[in-house]
Amino acid sequence: MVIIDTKFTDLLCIDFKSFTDIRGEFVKTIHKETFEQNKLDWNFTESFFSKSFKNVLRGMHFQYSPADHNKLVYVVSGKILDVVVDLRKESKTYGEFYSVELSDENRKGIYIGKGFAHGFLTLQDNSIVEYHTSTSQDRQAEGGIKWDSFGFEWPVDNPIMSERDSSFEAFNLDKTYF
Ligand SMILES: Cc1cn([C@H]2C[C@H](O)[C@@H](COP(=O)(O)OP(=O)(O)O[C@H]3O[C@@H](C)C(=O)[C@@H](O)[C@H]3O)O2)c(=O)[nH]c1=O
Repeated sequence: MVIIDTKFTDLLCIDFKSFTDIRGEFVKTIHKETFEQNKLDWNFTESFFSKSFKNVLRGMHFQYSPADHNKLVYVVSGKILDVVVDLRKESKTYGEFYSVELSDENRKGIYIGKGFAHGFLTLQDNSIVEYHTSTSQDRQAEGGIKWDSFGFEWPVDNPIMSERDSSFEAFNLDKTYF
């Protein structure tokens, strides 16, 4: 795997190596030594995946400190537009967003450090998105900002969303999230 910097601190893209043969495909997604060399957390406490129809939007989610976490995200099958927003008040890129397509074709992943909100839009039916997080889910610490409130131009007007996600408050530049 190759780990690629972005202009955001603690936000990295990963090009996974895909091995294909007559049986199918093999992809390694976590390698302690490579993660350590790149100063990434590899010691996750929880893993989960979701499977979604096309035009589903999940997000924008985070957990407040001290339950905030590093998160590794990639697509097992399908295609998504993955989006993160920098919520770290002291960061040079506070309020700025980053997006990348993750798919079973490009085999890219994203490593999201603490202090970002995360969400994605599915571009294909049956998109399976897998996560690994460095702290477990903590209902009391869960936070969110509304998907259409931080300036990102989503390529969809009316995505399929949960009630919770549709009712998050707008991103507020004056608030201190982290
Ligand atoms: C995230 C999560 C959900 N659940 C349950 C609660 C609920 O009944 C069902 C679906 O939960 P949600 O609606 O929160 O799922 P979802 O909206 O897919 O949540 C995910 O969104 C993306 C954008 C992320 O970044 C993830 O970290 C996670 O927050 O699964 C757990 O039991 N444990 C968990 O850790």
